[in-house]
Amino acid sequence: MPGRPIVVSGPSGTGKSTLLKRLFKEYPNKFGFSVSNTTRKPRPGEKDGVDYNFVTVDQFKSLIEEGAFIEWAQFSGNYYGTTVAAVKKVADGLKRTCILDIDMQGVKSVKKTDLNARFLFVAPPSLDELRKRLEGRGTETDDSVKQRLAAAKREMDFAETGAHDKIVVNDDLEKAYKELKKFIFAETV
Ligand SMILES: Nc1ncnc2c1ncn2[C@@H]1O[C@H](COP(=O)(O)OP(=O)(O)OP(=O)(O)O)[C@@H](O)[C@H]1O
Repeated sequence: MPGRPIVVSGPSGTGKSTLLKRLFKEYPNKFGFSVSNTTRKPRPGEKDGVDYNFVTVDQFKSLIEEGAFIEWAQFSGNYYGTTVAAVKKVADGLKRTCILDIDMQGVKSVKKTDLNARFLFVAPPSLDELRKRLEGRGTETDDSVKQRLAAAKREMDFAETGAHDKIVVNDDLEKAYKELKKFIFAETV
């Protein structure tokens, strides 16, 4: 049986994608991400309900009014968002445990739903090491490193309030991956 949804959060650059990629590779059929809703037009080959739930702007706005979203945002003229229903569908339809990779606002929002999720925070060994990883990844400008470090401080303050069920410090990758698996498999067997 699929387990409760698992929310993975933590500062940008802390290693969430690295850890999750490894988990999905090791267990290709056990976990899934929810399908996002978007108002952008499908690109060739994209399937409705698989790549995205393609909706109109009016439909999207109604969903916002209904409080259907865990999080939503607007990028370059299009709306994107994750609904509670899409998360439920991963367990009910796909029979997989849904993993959500979201930020602090998303965590707060999931806590207000009936998803009964479990919360894992991936912390960097230090803010100095986080800066090195963000710079080392080669995907960020100086400005975006600064912004991410400021956001990281807010995320870490939030984690100190005890909002998560488990905090994994991603210092040694092997050790962090073992701890992550231990948390995840504690309830998804
Ligand atoms: N334990 C580790 N030790 C050293 N480097 C690491 C470790 N884990 C991840 N990294 C490196 O740190 C960088 C950031 O990792 P990653 O992209 O997985 O972060 P993220 O938390 O998913 O970030 P974002 O939220 O921006 O997607 C990558 O270059 C990755 O290879």
